Amino acid sequence: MNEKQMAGEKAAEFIEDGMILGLGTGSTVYYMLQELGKRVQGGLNIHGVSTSKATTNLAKSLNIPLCSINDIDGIDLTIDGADEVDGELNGIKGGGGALLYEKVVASMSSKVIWIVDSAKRVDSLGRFPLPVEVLPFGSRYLFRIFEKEGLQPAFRKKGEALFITDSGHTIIDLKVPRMEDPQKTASWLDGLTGVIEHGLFLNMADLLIVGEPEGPTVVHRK
Ligand SMILES: O=C[C@H](O)[C@H](O)[C@H](O)COP(=O)(O)O
Repeated sequence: MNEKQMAGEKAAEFIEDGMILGLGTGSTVYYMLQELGKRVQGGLNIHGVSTSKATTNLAKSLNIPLCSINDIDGIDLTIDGADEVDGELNGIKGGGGALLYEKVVASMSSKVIWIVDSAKRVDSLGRFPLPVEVLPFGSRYLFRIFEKEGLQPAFRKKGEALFITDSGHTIIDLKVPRMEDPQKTASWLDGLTGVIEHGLFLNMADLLIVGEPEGPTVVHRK
């Protein structure tokens, strides 16, 4: 079994009957959804809140019941992937472009579990390019600011065209190697007009499940 599958299937064990579940996005979440689909078929009663069009389509194909985020007051548990995770369970997300909805769903959740393969664990964040979701209007100006800061910005592309998120924004990926103070970087980005959201997810994950050659490891936030 591959590491992503191992982590995804282990996370499904944390799902209980009656839960409102945040459903993350990506190739690791794919495996969790397969497992969840089987349990729903077996009688498990849950409602999912999707974080992307891709997850909505997959959940529907597996007959996983979905509800609208604006019809609920909170989410019991969210299971999502991550692009890299440090020892404090801070991470970078958004490699698939779903960071905005993922962060909204995570912030409404009583518990957040991330599922990753072992290659995603890092000592300090910054190896993975940091996605910044921006308003297309004025995005060139933001691009210049990032350039001046030496962050090697790149507009994310889909083929020849700009990548457009589910909420109609564009993404600028930044290189922030050896990020010394992720909170400082996050606060700086939060303060820039035109930045809709960024992929630094700090103090959000409660549990990390890592697929490893000898089996899944469960890591709790300190
Ligand atoms: O925008 C995408 C999400 O943040 C994903 O959860 C993240 O990119 C990890 O995806 P994967 O499990 O495919 O590596």
